[in-house]
Amino acid sequence: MDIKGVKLSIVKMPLKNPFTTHLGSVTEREAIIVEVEDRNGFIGYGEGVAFSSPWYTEETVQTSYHVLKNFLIPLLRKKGISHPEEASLLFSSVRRNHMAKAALETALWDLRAKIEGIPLSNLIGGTMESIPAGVVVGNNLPEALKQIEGYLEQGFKRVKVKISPEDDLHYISEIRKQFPDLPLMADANSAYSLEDVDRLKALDDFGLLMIEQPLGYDDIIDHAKLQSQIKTPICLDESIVTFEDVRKAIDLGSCKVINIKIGRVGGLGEAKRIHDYCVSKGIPVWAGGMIEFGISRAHNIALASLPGFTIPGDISGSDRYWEKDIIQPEITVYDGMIKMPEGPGIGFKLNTKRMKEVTVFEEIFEF
Ligand SMILES: O=C(O)CCC(=O)c1ccccc1C(=O)O
Ligand SMILES: [Mg+2]
Repeated sequence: MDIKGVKLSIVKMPLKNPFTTHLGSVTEREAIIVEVEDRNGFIGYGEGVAFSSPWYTEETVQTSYHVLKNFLIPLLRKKGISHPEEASLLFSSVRRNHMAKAALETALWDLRAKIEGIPLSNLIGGTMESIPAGVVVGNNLPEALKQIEGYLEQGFKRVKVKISPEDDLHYISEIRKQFPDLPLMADANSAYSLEDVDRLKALDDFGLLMIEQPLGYDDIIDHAKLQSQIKTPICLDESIVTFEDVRKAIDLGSCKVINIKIGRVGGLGEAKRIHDYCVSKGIPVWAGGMIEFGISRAHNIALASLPGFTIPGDISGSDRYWEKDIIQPEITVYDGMIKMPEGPGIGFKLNTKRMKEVTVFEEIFEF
């Protein structure tokens, strides 16, 4: 790949409504948009999904920027690659910093697909023509009930709620009363410990599709102990940051489902390896979300076209969080489904007018 340069833009946009977990609220989103251009004028897009503060993982927008600017982009400039599959080896001299790596690596995948003139989903082996949309609702009960009703009218296939010991059994039982057959799952973002096993056992009565990351964000041992005591399948999110984590978690019986986030695992190549391994082990996977803009969503859509993504992910339309997204066309959900885009690469263009409105900083690195 004959790369001419890389452009990094930091964008900032308020959410339509705050997104709240027991860890705090997100009211405004910053992200890094990566553009990698080759000498034939093809441009690949990536999105750095670290948040402004390290509440979900240890990375932030500023640490990602630092790692991209001072380590990853110089490595790419110095050594080059002939296929995005080589990126993870190229970046292996940098420990962790997965969201920074994924931002650049996904841009290289998009660029590669555009050079080949095919959709990114085809390049990675995707087989689905459309994918089911799923959505996450807030934990204010009256609001959540109203939101769920609206999303069901739009055909959404699955709803996720955020729970914590302060806000679980009553909240879930009220939702279940009104929506007895709703495919429902709950995400705890590490709000519990093994001492809460009775509360977590009580959740078994509500027929949840799964409970996501109930225990420590870096734990796979206690999750295995918990899974042996509850019926609800455990899905791991935060604990899975590498292929090796997946192998060990499945081996220990720490989970029955895995949430794959491209940023959390360091790129599309690693995400695909994890997918392939989970398929071989009979572990269903789904695509997680990061309250992201359209570029990252588009990469998630391509990823979720792989055959092992048998559970609707946290993939909703651009209008879930944004007044106006940075891509065109925007991502839309029709009858609960998102159609695979047909153009080359991620199949969405940057909306340059919107980018101008929301960019707070940009820098170009010539090769
Ligand atoms: O709608 C989305 O983008 C996903 C929402 C979500 O649950 C989430 C959002 C930000 C950080 C972590 C998580 C999570 O899956 O734990
Ligand atoms: Mg989660």
